[in-house]
Amino acid sequence: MPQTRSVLCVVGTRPEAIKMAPIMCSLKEITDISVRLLLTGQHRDLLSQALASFGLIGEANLDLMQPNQSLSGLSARIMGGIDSILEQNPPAMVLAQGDTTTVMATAIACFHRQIPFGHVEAGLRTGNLSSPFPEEFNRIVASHAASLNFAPTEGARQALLREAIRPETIHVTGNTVIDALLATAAQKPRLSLPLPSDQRLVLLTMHRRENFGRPAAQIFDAVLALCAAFPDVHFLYPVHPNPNIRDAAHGMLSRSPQVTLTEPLDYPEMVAAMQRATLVLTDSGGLQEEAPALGKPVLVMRNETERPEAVQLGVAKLIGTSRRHVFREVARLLTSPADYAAMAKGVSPYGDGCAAARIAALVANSVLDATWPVPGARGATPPARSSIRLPTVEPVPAPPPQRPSPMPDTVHMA
Ligand SMILES: CC(=O)N[C@@H]1[C@@H](OP(=O)(O)OP(=O)(O)OC[C@H]2O[C@@H](n3ccc(=O)[nH]c3=O)[C@H](O)[C@@H]2O)O[C@H](CO)[C@@H](O)[C@@H]1O
Repeated sequence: MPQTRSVLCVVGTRPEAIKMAPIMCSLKEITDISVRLLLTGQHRDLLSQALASFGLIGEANLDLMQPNQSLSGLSARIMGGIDSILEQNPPAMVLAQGDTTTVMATAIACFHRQIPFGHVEAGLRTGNLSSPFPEEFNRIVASHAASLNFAPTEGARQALLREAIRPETIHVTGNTVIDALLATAAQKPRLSLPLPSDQRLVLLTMHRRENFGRPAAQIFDAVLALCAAFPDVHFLYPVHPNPNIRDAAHGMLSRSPQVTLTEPLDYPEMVAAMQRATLVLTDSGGLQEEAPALGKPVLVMRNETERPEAVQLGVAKLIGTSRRHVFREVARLLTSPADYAAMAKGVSPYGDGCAAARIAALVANSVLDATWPVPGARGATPPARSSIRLPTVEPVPAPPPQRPSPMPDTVHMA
């Protein structure tokens, strides 16, 4: 009789929840595995909203955020909190997604306890430790600690190989955000906001630390200039709660009748917004992956990206953050049908909606010592589209209280 083995998924922020949800769903279909969900609460409100969108309940929440805490303080608290859980109820494997301090601290805690760690979305790199900071460093630590690296693309696999990560740990699976997106889009989500139906919609998001201050002011200035030049265009901007962005956004944009500023949207509403939009203007990683899959051009307000595939395919473009560039590139897509059509191809380099099924099979093979075929791998039957049905989550006991050189496949802006 096979023994049930547990897999602990650790999640700290909104995108981690969105990208982990399909994996939890797929794992739950494997009866010999029990799925546990631990929250670190790194982004408290946004995390709760994203979990609710997928019907996930974190049974234990380390809730470690404190005002003005240092990165080292946060790392130490996360590591201590997770270590207690690993000690009390050791899982067969731990999974974490992305590049936050949650992921880095989880990877180190697993390494110290010699518990297998699987890194979801492995191999994203800018090649610049200062940008994104501290995420680029977090990614490198996670890759080295992982016994399974789930690379979303072949480019990510190559980036891991260049760092001498053992090839047998690396599996190209696609990105689970495409699973979440396609499953959510299939449910035909509605946009409940009152938006003018006779205007073209530009979906705007911005949250990155590098864009606080002057870049944000330049971008908002460009938005106002675009509103003046294109009276038939409306901007929808779900504003990130970080006060560095929120205050500037409301201060500069709230008086324009062509801009709708909202609280962050829940995921189905966000998918509906992407579907309704003519184009997406963003500095988000997730939106760079999602919008091309819906056939929407993405203008990326950064100078470099660790997601070069969409840029190389021509469905995303790095435009920097200057007022002049943002205005010019948005105006080009609004006025030139040929330029628009060249970007609105409806192709995604980030997956086919089956990444979670592949990851679940690889995890099962590892923790159950099985050799099941990995869906979609050479010779295996391609899986059905992943389902949005989500697992019942097993409670995780709360821990005791704590005392108080650019790479060849990295794209840079020309
Ligand atoms: C340094 C860096 O590159 N880090 C990235 C960053 O991820 P990001 O840039 O993708 O983060 P966001 O833009 O906040 O989230 C995006 C998701 O949220 C949905 N969304 C958005 C607005 C809204 O109102 N409602 C929503 O539902 C949206 O559709 C999408 O799925 O952190 C992750 C680890 O936390 C990393 O792994 C990831 O590399």
